[in-house]
Amino acid sequence: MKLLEVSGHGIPWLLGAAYCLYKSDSAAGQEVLLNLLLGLLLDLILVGSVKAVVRRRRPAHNQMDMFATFSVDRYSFPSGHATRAAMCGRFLLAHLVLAPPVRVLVVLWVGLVGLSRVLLGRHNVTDVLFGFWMGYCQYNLLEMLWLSPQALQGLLGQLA
Ligand SMILES: CC(C)=CCC/C(C)=C/CC/C(C)=C/COP(=O)(O)O
Repeated sequence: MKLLEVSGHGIPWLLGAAYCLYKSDSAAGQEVLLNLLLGLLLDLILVGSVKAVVRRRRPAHNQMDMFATFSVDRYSFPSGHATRAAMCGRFLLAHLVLAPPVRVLVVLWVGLVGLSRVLLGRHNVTDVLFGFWMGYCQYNLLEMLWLSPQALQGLLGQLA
């Protein structure tokens, strides 16, 4: 369960995407990875905002022993792990060429991350279900905001 928690945490995803971006030598790979980073940041902002507004307490039996949390992470609605798993799961299925068994594993991982949030006592079922729905929608939003290579070049040009 703890391993599933780490696998859906924001830090490994952000570091992993940043590292792959650093190592990537193709324009297509860089485009996908930069947009994944954008999605991960968007997820942190949106989940943090909803948590700050709703302020639903985590279940009483939860022990707050998670690593690297923000202050809003004392709140449970929605599950940030569930939003991230749903969004990243859709992202991987859409942008990586994966063999069918691996695609099934991705979907299984999304479901198990959600289940582990409840079994670890971190969340109520509704936090996770809403998180899945929110992550699904966040992926749609990311597709709408998708930064094309031209937009990225313009952005980098302005920064330089
Ligand atoms: C660069 C940067 C701002 C990194 C922050 C990553 C971070 C600390 C994410 C928080 C992940 C987390 C513990 C979310 C809580 O998930 P729940 O499923 O318990 O809502």
